[in-house]
Parts: sequence; structure tokens; C-alpha cells
Amino acid sequence: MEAKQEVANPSQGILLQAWGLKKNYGDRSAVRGFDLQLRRGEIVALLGPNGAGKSTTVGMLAQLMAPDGGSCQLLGQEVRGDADPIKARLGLVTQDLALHEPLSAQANLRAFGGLYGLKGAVLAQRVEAALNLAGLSQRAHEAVSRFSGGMKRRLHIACALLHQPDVIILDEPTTGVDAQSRNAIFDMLLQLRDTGHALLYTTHYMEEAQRLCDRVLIMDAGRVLAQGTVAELSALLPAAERRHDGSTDLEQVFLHLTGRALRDCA
Ligand SMILES: Nc1ncnc2c1ncn2[C@@H]1O[C@H](COP(=O)(O)OP(=O)(O)OP(=O)(O)O)[C@@H](O)[C@H]1O
Repeated sequence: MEAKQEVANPSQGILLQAWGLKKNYGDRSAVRGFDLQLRRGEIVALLGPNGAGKSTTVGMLAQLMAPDGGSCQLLGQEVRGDADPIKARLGLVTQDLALHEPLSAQANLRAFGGLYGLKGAVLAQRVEAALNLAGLSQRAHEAVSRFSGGMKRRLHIACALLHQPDVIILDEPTTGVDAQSRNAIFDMLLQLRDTGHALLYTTHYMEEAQRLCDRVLIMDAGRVLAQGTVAELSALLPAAERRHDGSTDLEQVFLHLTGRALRDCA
């Protein structure tokens, strides 16, 4: 195990921390050394093209797969197996929807709440709060099969939050949604950030990372190439490549770092 430079410390606001995470599939290195410090009250984007290693990184951070190297801590502790209570402090929003289409939004939430061991008045209160957060209170009793793609995505996110995790990892949560629903999802995520959650958000959409996130990690071929605020990343560009109006396009930064355009990598 590699040396740790710093202990993840919730009192300093660091809720999720990783050191040198590595993962191989056979002789392919999917992740080649991933470091992270995720703090309370921030949204960090993990931005990279298809195949960059984002989902594999999420799998290791969410304790779904063991790394081949490195380690991570959740609220200052290593997670010791599925039964470790600390694991409940993390919520994972997967890329694939996990909803029961014939059931209503409320019934889906109740079913997920049951999986987390919630019942009675607590379950009822959490389901109501989740419907509210997802903007679905008026559609609570309708079958999910009648929902738009964006409504399903919002419900899917709400299901992953019923156990009130501190750290939320979202793997491309806007896949297949229109601009209006994307805005509704952004509102949900900003509300979560502003109530003290820490969010890690994977995407291959630069404009999402730029608009929503406090910091951005740019990843390609299993490595983090650069990280920082958009302004910090912009400072990596040579003066001649910067826009005259001072605005930055993460696409330009990716192009500068890799010699190819992010949109051409998909
Ligand atoms: N189960 C697997 N077996 C073999 N190779 C895999 C497996 N899962 C991922 N890979 C490979 O590992 C690399 C990283 O894949 P990963 O899915 O983590 O990237 P990603 O950035 O999440 O991509 P996307 O945006 O398309 O989801 C890719 O080269 C991929 O083909």
C-alpha cells in the first residue's frame, strides 16, 4: 500500500479521499494512479472522454470493486466490507436506471427505502422529502412508465439519496435527458451541495463540468491530466491560446493537454 500524505479528516471537510488508485483489466490499465480530495459543500467533476477510466474510478471509490493499487477513505476511514456502517454514508447514482416501471414514483421510493432498512414514519418522511427534491410531488402516484426520461433520471437520483448519504457519486447522471430536465437535475445537485453534501460527478460534457462544478479533474487514458477550478485550468493555457474576453473553454484545455479535442474522443 502506498504512503498516505494526509489523513482524510471530516473535521477539515474532507469526506472522501483517494491515493494512487489503480485498476487493470487483464493487461489493460484502466486507471493508472488516481488521487482525490472531496470536501463537504463542493461538486467536483470528473471529466473525460469515453474509455478514460471514469466509471472504473467510480467503481473503486464506491467500494464496488477492489483496486489493484492505492487506497481510499470515506469520512476518514477505510471501508471494511459491505456490512461496514460507514459505507452507508456514501450514495451512488449509477449510469443505468434501476426503477420498476409499472410502479409509481412513491412505490419505487418506498421499495428503495426498505432496502436501506427504513420504515414507518421515517420512511414516509424521507419519501416525501425525496419526491420534493426531485420535483415529483405532484406525480407521486403515477406509474414510472409514463414519466419522461428526465423525470426517471430525477427519481433515480432521489432513490439513491433516501439513506441521507454525506458523499454522493453520480456517474453521468444526465445521460439521455433534454436541456430542461438537465437544468432540473442541476438544481437538485446544487441544493444538495448547498446543504453540505460532497458530490463527485462524472461526465464527458464539458459544459456541464464548467457550469455546475466547483472544481474539475480532467482525465484521459486512466490518468488525471490536470485539476483545479475552471480559472486555474484556464491558466494552463499559453497566453496566445486564451480568449480575448477572458472566458475559458475546457475543450481548449483538453486540446492543449492531449493534442486532440474532447468531442472527437467519444
Ligand atoms: N469489465 C471490463 N473488462 C475489460 N475492460 C474494461 C472493463 N470495463 C472497462 N474496461 C476498459 O477500461 C477502460 C476504462 O473504461 P471506463 O468504463 O472506466 O471508462 P469511462 O471513462 O467510464 O468511459 P464511458 O464514458 O464510456 O463510460 C476502457 O478502455 C474500457 O474499455
